[in-house]
Amino acid sequence: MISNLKIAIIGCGNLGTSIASGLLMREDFDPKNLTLTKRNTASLAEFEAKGVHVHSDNLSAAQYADLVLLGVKPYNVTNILREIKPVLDPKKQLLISLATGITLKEMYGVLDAQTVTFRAMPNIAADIQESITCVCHEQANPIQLEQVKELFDSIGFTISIDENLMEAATVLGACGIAYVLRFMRAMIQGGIQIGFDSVTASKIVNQTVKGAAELMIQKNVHPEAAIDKVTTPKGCTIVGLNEMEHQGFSSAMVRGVIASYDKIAK
Ligand SMILES: NC(=O)C1=CN([C@@H]2O[C@H](COP(=O)(O)OP(=O)(O)OC[C@H]3O[C@@H](n4cnc5c(N)ncnc54)[C@H](O)[C@@H]3O)[C@@H](O)[C@H]2O)C=CC1
Ligand SMILES: O=C(O)[C@@H]1CCC=N1
Repeated sequence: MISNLKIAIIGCGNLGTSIASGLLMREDFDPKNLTLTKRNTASLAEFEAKGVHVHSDNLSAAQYADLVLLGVKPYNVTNILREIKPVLDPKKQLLISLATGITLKEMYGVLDAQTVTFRAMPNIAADIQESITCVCHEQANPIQLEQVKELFDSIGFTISIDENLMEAATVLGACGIAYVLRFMRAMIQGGIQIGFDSVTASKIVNQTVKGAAELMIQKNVHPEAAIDKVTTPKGCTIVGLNEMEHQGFSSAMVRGVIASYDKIAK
């Protein structure tokens, strides 16, 4: 049970705090089982007030944890691994890197070969337990994989993938949340131009996007099948959609996805 495990998030910034908040939403999760580290811990005061251990000592955080999440930027991963390696015991900790583009092979360049290491790619909706998290590993046993899945299932939904898809997962799942938010912002701007104040436009757009996503999740249909139900022949929806496509909507989205991917993939 994840509620019995000690979890450390080393380098607790934007993503780390989202994961921490999501975990703390679990009723069975004891804040004392969570440790967050950061060089300057001032911004983590709200977590400390809830009973979470907050400090800057990566070594002790890693030493006493069962699950060690690395939330630092990719260029800091190697240094952190060197720092915590002396306390990593292959029979105790599972190491989980959240870093974009840092391969297991690169990590094993620093770590002992027996260390059980995962890569995981959640997104900031972990904050409200709505992340999609893709995970991969090389040598975890089924129990260890289950523990990691349980961790990320408690802040959303987890799928296990091959490592060669981790960069694609980063783009679709982690960057993806920003793409959707930019789309929402544009829709709100359109809504304001046709008469709504920004608060009302945001409410309508938020619920519309949530409804569209839930429809896809619950009905398990292709988006175009649902779009067909909206596009009345000669109606206003198809006119709007076609104008968006004339302006390059789908093309811009696909090219954006590929640009993000090219930035990570080596
Ligand atoms: N932000 C996002 O939506 C996502 C980020 N990622 C990955 O997660 C990682 C973190 O991203 P963010 O949270 O956005 O970055 P961030 O910069 O907000 O967080 C990194 C944190 O690490 C801390 N840090 C740096 N050096 C440290 C050290 N020596 N000891 C302890 N703490 C240290 C920084 O103070 C900072 O708070 C990156 O590798 C990124 O690629 C992955 C998926 C989504
Ligand atoms: O933009 C980035 O590099 C990170 C990785 C995925 C989301 N944010």
